[in-house]
Amino acid sequence: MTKSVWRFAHLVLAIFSFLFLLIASVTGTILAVDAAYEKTSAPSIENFNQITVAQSITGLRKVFPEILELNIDATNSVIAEGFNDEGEDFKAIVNPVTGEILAQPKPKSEFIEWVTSFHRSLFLHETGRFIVGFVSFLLLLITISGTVLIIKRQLGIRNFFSKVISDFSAQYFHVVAGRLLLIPILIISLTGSYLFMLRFDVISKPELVEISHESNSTEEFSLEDIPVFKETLLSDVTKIEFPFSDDPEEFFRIKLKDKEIQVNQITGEIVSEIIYPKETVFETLSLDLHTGRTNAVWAIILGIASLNILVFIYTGFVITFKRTSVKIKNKFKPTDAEIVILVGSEGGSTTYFANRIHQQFLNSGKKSYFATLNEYQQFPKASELIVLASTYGLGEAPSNAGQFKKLVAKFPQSQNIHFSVLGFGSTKYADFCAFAFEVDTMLTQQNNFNRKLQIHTINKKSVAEFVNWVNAYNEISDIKIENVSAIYQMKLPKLSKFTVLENKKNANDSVFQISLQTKKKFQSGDLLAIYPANDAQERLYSIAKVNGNLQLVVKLHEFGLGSQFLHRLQKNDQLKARIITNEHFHVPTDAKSVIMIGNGTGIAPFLGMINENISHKEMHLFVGFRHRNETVLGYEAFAKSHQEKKQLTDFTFAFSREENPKYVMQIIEEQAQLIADKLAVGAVIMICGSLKMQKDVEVVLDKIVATHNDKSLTFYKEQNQIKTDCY
Ligand SMILES: Cc1cc2nc3c(=O)[nH]c(=O)nc-3n(C[C@H](O)[C@H](O)[C@H](O)COP(=O)(O)O)c2cc1C
Repeated sequence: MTKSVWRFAHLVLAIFSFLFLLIASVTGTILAVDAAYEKTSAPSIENFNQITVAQSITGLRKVFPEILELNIDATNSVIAEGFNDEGEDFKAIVNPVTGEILAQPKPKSEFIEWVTSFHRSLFLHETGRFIVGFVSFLLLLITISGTVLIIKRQLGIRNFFSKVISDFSAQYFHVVAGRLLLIPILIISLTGSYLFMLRFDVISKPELVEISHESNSTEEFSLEDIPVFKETLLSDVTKIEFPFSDDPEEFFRIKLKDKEIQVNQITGEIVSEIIYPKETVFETLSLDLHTGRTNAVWAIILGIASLNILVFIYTGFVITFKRTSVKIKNKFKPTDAEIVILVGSEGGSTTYFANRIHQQFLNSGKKSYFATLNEYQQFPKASELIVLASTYGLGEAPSNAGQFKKLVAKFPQSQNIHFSVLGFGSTKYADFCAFAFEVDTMLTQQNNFNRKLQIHTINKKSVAEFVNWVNAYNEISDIKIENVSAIYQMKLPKLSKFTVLENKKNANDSVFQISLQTKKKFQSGDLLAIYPANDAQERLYSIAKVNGNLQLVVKLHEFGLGSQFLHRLQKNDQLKARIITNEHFHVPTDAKSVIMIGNGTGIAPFLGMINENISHKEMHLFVGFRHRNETVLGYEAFAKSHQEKKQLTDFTFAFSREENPKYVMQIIEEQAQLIADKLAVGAVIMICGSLKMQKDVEVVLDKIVATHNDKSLTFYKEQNQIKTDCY
């Protein structure tokens, strides 16, 4: 059976039984503690295991001539019953040799009675007993499937107890505790199932047969000399019934663990015998093992194991949640897709990263299709394939990617496809990202497949390494992926409340400006993530801090979910969102001068940076717009007033749809000398706006620094003097 089938069985069983297991493990823990307490608090008798029946019977008869019955319970307490000298009933825990009364037998407390009843039958009588018994059986199956999963995970039974390498704490505890408590849990479930099967006649106990022995001895023995009494240890006995009178027809009846015997009190002969069937012996053994009543240490182990079932339930569900939290959703058919993202993942984290890219492609209008590697097929319109694959076992495929090799051979693609492979793994394993390398090599060998990017590897889901890949991808791709690490953090974001202070719209302009109030700390250049569809899909906006409030400049798009949502907001409305710290786009405190370049709504963070520039840092602002409309006139007024306050050194706006059309690149060319000089003395250039503008501006900047400073733009990028936030 493959691992995924075992895992599925393990999960389904756990889901079906989890509520009952929860009850059974809580009550079981209480009962185990009670059993350990009973066992340790029972009066102890010196050398109990060496006392013979002969010693006990004669000793007790001396003190209690009218003793009728002796019971030895699971804690080895000896309870004598009969009549005392005054002819009254008595019942007491006694020393089995001296007859000293040690204590009065105490009934179980009401609470323990209640817990026992709940544990055994959920207060549902026979139905409850059936359910509990059946759940015991399910627990047995869960334990078996769990053991198989551990063996598979540890790559063989020989490594069962080798070090566990794990991805996150819930997984680690699940595996480590599973290994440690395997035996006790197996015993709990096995004995519980056995008792259940006996009770409901799945296993039937044979009728007891009494075998009578011929009596032919005339020899008489005193009690202490009867051979069978001398040979039998009290610790093997559960009950002794004394004869009522001296009549030779009245016998001693002794129940042992494996049989019952009747003994003639005069001749000492065994008159009859009932040998218990093995089912009864196993039943007692099962009860002892299941309850821990005979051994305090075992009772404590059972308690720990029982309590741990709760831990298993919790960690098991955390693991499952992680694995399944990302649902693969598609808007386009595989046959229509331009970009295909295929994932190989076992624990779900690689799927999470893949989904993040998929959503961004969809948001930027690309026909992206997202599937597992096992769903590889014909993609007749695809021009790009991105594979994100984790590695398991000895460099093997995760369970949703095992068929990939076969499928690649089965479905040749007839058009050109550019591929990139991203491997997820852990350097703790010798075969680091081996499966991803295999996929990469395999794709290289396929007809019509061209490499877009060298394979990248990600160790232990490192977001920073993932962002490195994003940056490398963005360098050579027309479509851009967000490179802000906070977007890829797997923890579910905590949202905060924001109140709308103002939503400034202009009748003949699709750009609007929103001010929000928040208690959260932030800086200009950070991002605001909003959730317009109330699901996990977020939209990001660059933010400015203006007079302590958060300000967004947004362009309304006809089909833009995010911009439509923001456009509808009115004064005093509240929305849930989160701030993503975007450190790489903050104004560096040590930079003496800043050159801000942008287009359209890309001006947003700059407005905040200028407004916050109370230290009068040298700041130059170059922005391109289409029209010199009311909104832009507002920016102009803002820029002028801040120039007067010395918070802005100078500014130039370019208009592409007015008379003498101009793009921002042209202003940059005109300012070549200033830019080159400032860069040479450590200025920082910040670019915000469209990706197309970023690309064009970078070409111009590259030329400028090559001509004036004899350097490449990459040089300044490496010095962290070029900061971008484009979309
Ligand atoms: C049982 C097990 C075996 C693994 N074997 C390898 C391996 O051979 N090579 C490797 O690079 N990573 C190995 N890893 C690490 C995973 O590939 C890595 O944690 C990956 O990020 C998991 O991605 P997923 O959550 O999408 O499955 C293993 C992890 C586990 C839990």
